[in-house]
Amino acid sequence: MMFSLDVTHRQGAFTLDCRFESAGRLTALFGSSGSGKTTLVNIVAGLIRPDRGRVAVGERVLVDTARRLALPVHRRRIGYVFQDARLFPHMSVAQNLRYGERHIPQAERYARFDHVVDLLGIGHLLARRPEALSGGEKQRVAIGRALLASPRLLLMDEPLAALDEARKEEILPYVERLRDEAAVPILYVSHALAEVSRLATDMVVLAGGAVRAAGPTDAIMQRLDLLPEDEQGEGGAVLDGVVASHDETFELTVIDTGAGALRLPRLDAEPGKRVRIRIRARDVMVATERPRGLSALNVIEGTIRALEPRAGAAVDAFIDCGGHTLVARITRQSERLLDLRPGRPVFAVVKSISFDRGGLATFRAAGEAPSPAPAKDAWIAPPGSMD
Ligand SMILES: Nc1ncnc2c1ncn2[C@@H]1O[C@H](COP(=O)(O)OP(=O)(O)OP(=O)(O)O)[C@@H](O)[C@H]1O
Repeated sequence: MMFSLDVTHRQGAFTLDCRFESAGRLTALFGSSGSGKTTLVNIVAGLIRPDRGRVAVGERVLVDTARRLALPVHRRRIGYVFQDARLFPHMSVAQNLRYGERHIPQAERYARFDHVVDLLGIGHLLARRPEALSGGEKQRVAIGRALLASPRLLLMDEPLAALDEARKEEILPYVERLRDEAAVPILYVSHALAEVSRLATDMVVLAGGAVRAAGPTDAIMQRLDLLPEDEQGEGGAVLDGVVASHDETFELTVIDTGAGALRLPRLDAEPGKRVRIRIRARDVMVATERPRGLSALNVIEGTIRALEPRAGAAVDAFIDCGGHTLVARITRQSERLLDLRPGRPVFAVVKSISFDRGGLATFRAAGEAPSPAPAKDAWIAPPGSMD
């Protein structure tokens, strides 16, 4: 379903002037503090009426200033998940979940209680009060409550920001399931690139109230220059691959990607499972001959496609590896010493250890059956969204 936004809004000295479209299952709104993410989300939710513009989810227009149309908050059918779970403390988990359904006419409910509970793995928590839940469990219940209101759009505003690393790891697989199995489009606000590269099918980079870049995550992640300066070190290639095998002796996993086979620390995923890997540009070295006597396990053949100078000493080398692009951030001096230029065959070298957990995700490509495959009616999907 296409989400489209074209708005201008002034508040004090700040002007938001944004336009983008996304048909992605999970579109990340990414930008540093003060870039306008919250303002934009509030416009979508109906908490701020923009000076000018239009926001629509599919055919459903939420606001259109030219037509003097602005749906009130409760008629927008948007599920909202905040940084803090905001559960009702005096209600059990089950009552909190049911609350989401209450205001939706029976005929318009598409999310079924059992399916949502199963999707989020919260069946064993139903009788508990929020005070007896961990931060990650609370967030899963908050997501469930938002889903049970059968929303047409799910807004998630920094939903993991208040959680520690262990709790984030606990909840990320559920957000991935939500993205893959619940066919409701998700707008996901974050300023953490590791999270965005793992979860987002599409991303929108905001800076100073404007859209700096918008498009598929793998394409945007390669454009380090479009990312906020303090996050450029986190940018690079995002590759989809399949777990080929495990090497138990050395606790490594081999992943087949379109760019070549990669060895990385043992991943808890069955052979055949699809995964997404992020390779940071700063973790990639470039060699003009196949290196020997090197500890790095991943040496991938490719061809320089482009070299783009960046601020200071840096150059980003775009290396075509079997039709997939790896990015290496090197120095201008190395570029000169190695005589790098477009068309030159090279070897991209990646240390196995540089793949951190945050850069790895189990992932199901569009159209691939979920496992175990649920019956069609088990899908959580607004009417018309599965066409
Ligand atoms: N009510 C207001 N009146 C005037 N300026 C405002 C108002 N609300 C926000 N701003 C300004 O608008 C800009 C964008 O704020 P916004 O909260 O949308 O950014 P953000 O990207 O969500 O930041 P953060 O990640 O810190 O939450 C900031 O410069 C902020 O100071």
